[in-house]
Amino acid sequence: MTNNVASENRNVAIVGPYLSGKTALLESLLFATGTITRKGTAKEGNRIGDSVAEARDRNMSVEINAAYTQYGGINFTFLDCPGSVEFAQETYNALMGAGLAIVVCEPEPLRILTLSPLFKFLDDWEIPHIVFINKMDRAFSDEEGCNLNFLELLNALKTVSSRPIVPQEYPIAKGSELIGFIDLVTEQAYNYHPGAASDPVPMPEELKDLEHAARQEMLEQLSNFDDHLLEELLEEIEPPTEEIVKDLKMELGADLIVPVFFGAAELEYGVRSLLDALVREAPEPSLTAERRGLKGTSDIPIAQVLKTFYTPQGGKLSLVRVWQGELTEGIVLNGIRAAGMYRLLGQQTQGVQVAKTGEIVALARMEGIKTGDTLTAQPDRLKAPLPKAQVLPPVLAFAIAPENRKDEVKLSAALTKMIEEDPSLTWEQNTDTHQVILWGQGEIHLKVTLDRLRRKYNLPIVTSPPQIPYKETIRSNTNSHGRYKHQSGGHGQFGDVYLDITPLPRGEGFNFSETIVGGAVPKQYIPGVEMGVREYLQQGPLGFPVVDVSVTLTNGSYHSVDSSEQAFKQAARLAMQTGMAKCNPTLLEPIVTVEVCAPNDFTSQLFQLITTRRGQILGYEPVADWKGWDQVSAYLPQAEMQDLIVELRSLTMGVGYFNWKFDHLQEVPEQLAQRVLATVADDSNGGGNSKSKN
Ligand SMILES: Nc1nc2c(ncn2[C@@H]2O[C@H](COP(=O)(O)OP(=O)(O)OP(=O)(O)O)[C@@H](O)[C@H]2O)c(=O)[nH]1
Repeated sequence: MTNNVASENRNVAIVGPYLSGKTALLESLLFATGTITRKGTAKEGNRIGDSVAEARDRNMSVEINAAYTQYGGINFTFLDCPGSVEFAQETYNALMGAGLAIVVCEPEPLRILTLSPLFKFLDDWEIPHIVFINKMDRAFSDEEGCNLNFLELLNALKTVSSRPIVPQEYPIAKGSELIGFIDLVTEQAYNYHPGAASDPVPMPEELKDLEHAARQEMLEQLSNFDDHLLEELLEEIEPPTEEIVKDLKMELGADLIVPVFFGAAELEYGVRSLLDALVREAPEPSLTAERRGLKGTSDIPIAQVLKTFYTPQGGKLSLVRVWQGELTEGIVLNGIRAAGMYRLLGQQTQGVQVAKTGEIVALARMEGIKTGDTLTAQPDRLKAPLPKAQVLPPVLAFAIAPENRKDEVKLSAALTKMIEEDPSLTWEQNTDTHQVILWGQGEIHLKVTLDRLRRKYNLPIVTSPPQIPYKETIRSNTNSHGRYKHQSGGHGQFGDVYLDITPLPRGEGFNFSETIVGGAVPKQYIPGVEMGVREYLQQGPLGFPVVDVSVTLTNGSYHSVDSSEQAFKQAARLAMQTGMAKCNPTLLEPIVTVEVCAPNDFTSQLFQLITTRRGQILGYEPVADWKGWDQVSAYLPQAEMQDLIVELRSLTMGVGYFNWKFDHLQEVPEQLAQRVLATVADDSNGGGNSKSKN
């Protein structure tokens, strides 16, 4: 790793859809800056950004990788973020500290829609961003396709960006092959060379008109925010290069425009020109700090945790962005002393004494500190913590258990650490089904979590589908008698009760009362009756917890020697057992409200998705502040929610998502109830248990 000799710092998050080539771009950037002397490949999984075993196994990034390098007198920290929507939380957490984002996408106009959620996040937080269209080596299928495809791509980008799209380069192709580019700022043409810098060449005659039109469009976009440039354009005065660069830098820094670059990361096409643009145009760290409400006038050290790692040896590293002031070795932040401070290059660490504003470094052993936390040397002088990325709602669950039952305590300790690393993961012990439920963002997300439990914490896990927390209730009332009489040796046991059992309206829960007259059941035994009723209701005639029932103790009798609270409890249980079976028991299922969001081209498919899952549409409306997106609200049985996200993503090119929360219980339709009860009976007889090992 290079030493810090440059005086300015920039940090750049590399983001974009799944497999668009972010890790490949990082590898080429590091090669071009001389930080690495040999490039790894995606196939061999030996690139700087492939360092995690779970990522290598799946040929995809599953967490942020930080890489420090220098170029053109600037210290850069790049954050290579995962592209899969299942790891979006990592990306959003990283973006909260980024001064600039490079959005890497593929040259496929039809897939540009997959950028939409990312652009929304960048726009909402006003994070300056540029686009790098990667894999341009395979963008053009024929000679004609070259210009057409590039312009089509730009048009597609315009549909997902609320900021103007401003190309800074124009492609040069020979047949179907991309051979170079024209820099629209300087109007200089270049030929690409795989693995090396591009050569300046004369501008191809046949591209002059197209280049001129593209440049004119770029200048017009810039002039929307610069009156001086507008005057020059109106008077047909050629603006000086410095003025164009100044505008590009200012307008990018203010998040007014989205400049567009392109290339082929694996061949290093366009990588050096991208680096040069970053040196020229990437905003100073103070600009993003100001946007977060930090004025830059104070030098109290303030940093924010973008990621928490637990190393395989159990050590904790908090990746922080320095927002203000500087961090020095051994600094105490939020009352905790950093046990070490490091720059990262994938898995490699390099100790540093000082980290300045804008740098991203890892702090060791910041116990009790979580991802998103704001750290400061003077907590009493911090006006407000920095905003955190919102935590994504859980959408898919596995029921999990350690292969070895004695590891249950170890499992909860490991899960606590993993949730510190990744807030989009949650777990709960369901009080009805007694299962441990692990919630996450999708199947791969959950499987990666299970891999980590096995690898890092030596905790092999068995999984099964989560059980639905069904309940039951009754549809009619009865009066039931229960008598408990038991004689064993000394004095006996005697309790005798009459109970009125009545259904309650949905959502009322449970109610116990008594109308005893003349001490038929003495006062001191009544709590025993209630206890017996409550215990019985934990598992009703259908085998599920009973709700929405009222029980009234109306009469009974006692024995002056043999009666006890315990005997009345047993009598109440007996009365419930015989009475409840006569009350038309019925199965209830949890119904959740879901708010499903997707581009409005898919709205009618969303309706279908919900109704085929026994859902009830409550309405739909455009999503506020998100042009072209709809939100459909519905009631959905929780039993139908289990793989909703899988189908929703496959319907909507991966961009659809939903929020949900429990709403109410509802009777299960008769035929379905029979099937549920048959499955439960089968399970309790040892059949139908679909457990799998991980
Ligand atoms: N043709 C071509 N393929 C590329 C280029 N860059 C990357 N690829 C391929 O695209 C695939 C994905 O590349 P990665 O760099 O792993 O993509 P990524 O965006 O980091 O992936 P995630 O982080 O998992 O979303 C790999 O098979 C690469 O070899 C390129 O410039 N041209």
